[in-house]
Amino acid sequence: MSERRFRFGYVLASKKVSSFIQDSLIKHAQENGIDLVPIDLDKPLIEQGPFDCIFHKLYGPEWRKQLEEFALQNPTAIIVDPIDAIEKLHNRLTMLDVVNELKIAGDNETIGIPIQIFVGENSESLLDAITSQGLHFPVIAKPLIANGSADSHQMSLVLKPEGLEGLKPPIVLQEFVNHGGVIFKVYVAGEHVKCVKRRSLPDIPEEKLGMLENLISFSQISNLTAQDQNDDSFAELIEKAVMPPSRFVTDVANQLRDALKLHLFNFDMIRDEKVGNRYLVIDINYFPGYAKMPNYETMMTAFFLDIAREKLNNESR
Ligand SMILES: O=P(O)(O)O[C@@H]1[C@@H](OP(=O)(O)O)[C@H](OP(=O)(O)O)[C@H](O)[C@H](OP(=O)(O)O)[C@H]1OP(=O)(O)O
Ligand SMILES: Nc1ncnc2c1ncn2[C@@H]1O[C@H](COP(=O)(O)OP(=O)(O)O)[C@@H](O)[C@H]1O
Ligand SMILES: [Mg+2]
Ligand SMILES: [Mg+2]
Repeated sequence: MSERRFRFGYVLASKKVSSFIQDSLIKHAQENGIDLVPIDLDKPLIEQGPFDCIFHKLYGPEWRKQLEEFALQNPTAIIVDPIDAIEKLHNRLTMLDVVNELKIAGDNETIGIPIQIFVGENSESLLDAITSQGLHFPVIAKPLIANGSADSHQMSLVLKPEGLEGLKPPIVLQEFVNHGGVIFKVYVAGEHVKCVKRRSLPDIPEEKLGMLENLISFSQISNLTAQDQNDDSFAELIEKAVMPPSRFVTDVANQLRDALKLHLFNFDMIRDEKVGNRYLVIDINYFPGYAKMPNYETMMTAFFLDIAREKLNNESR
């Protein structure tokens, strides 16, 4: 593979281009035989090739049509990832379905999701639904649609039944699980997996519930600015949190990758404070902010090389 060069076309929002397509990534990939080429959406895709691989975070009927046409004419090229598979992550209710199918063999750890229910525009008697499903306060209200818009990240922590009045369906109501104020974000790029710790919402002790407001709104808590993250008490909390066993993380990541049929995603995982070896997946994101990981160029280039090998295999079939 040493003298062969590979052309990887990409389509990403301009914000994502600035964060992900850094000079350091372009250079590292180039040194390993991979040329990263921006695709111009104002021209037909088919005229911009050849591409060995196309990676993208874009949806909509026009782009779907272009990709389908390209795939038909270039059957050995690799599309990372199929739009249908990506779109399954746009619904917060169904995005976590696959987690219940995972079979984690082994020691002590278990994986699952928090209890959750769907609340539509015409849902009546929310409180009855909550009680019948065994949901306990506090709960988190999440917009049903997770399509990357600012609104889709707007969450509410509902601490008491009175707080339900302020919600705007369609939403998913998910039980809030105390987890020590730290989440584990697991970044997956094909077979490459990296787990990092991030700040989360603090635990809510049962005896404090009565003293709090009915409803608290928040957005992208794990993504706070570097300054916020440097806050001493949070830094200490994160530092002290014990990582989940890496064998367990890799097993969950590999099985999720196969079940979702996606190469590029991350998932947010929390550890139940009450049952210390029980982990819950609460969110899965397509093409997340890989550049936040130190040395992301190495992991991404290793992934690109795996795809290049797969492309060569396709050609020789
Ligand atoms: O921009 P970044 O680097 O913060 O990445 C966002 C992700 O942050 P993370 O890497 O998990 O810390 C972010 O993850 P969270 O939902 O915050 O867990 C999303 O993946 C977000 O994409 P979208 O807005 O849902 O389409 C990602 O945003 P886009 O870059 O895709 O707009
Ligand atoms: N069930 C839950 N229990 C406790 N904390 C949660 C739960 N769900 C979400 N959170 C907290 O809220 C944050 C945002 O929720 P998430 O589903 O990850 O939405 P987003 O897609 O905007 O990242 C999480 O990073 C975590 O800190
Ligand atoms: Mg999240
Ligand atoms: Mg998300």
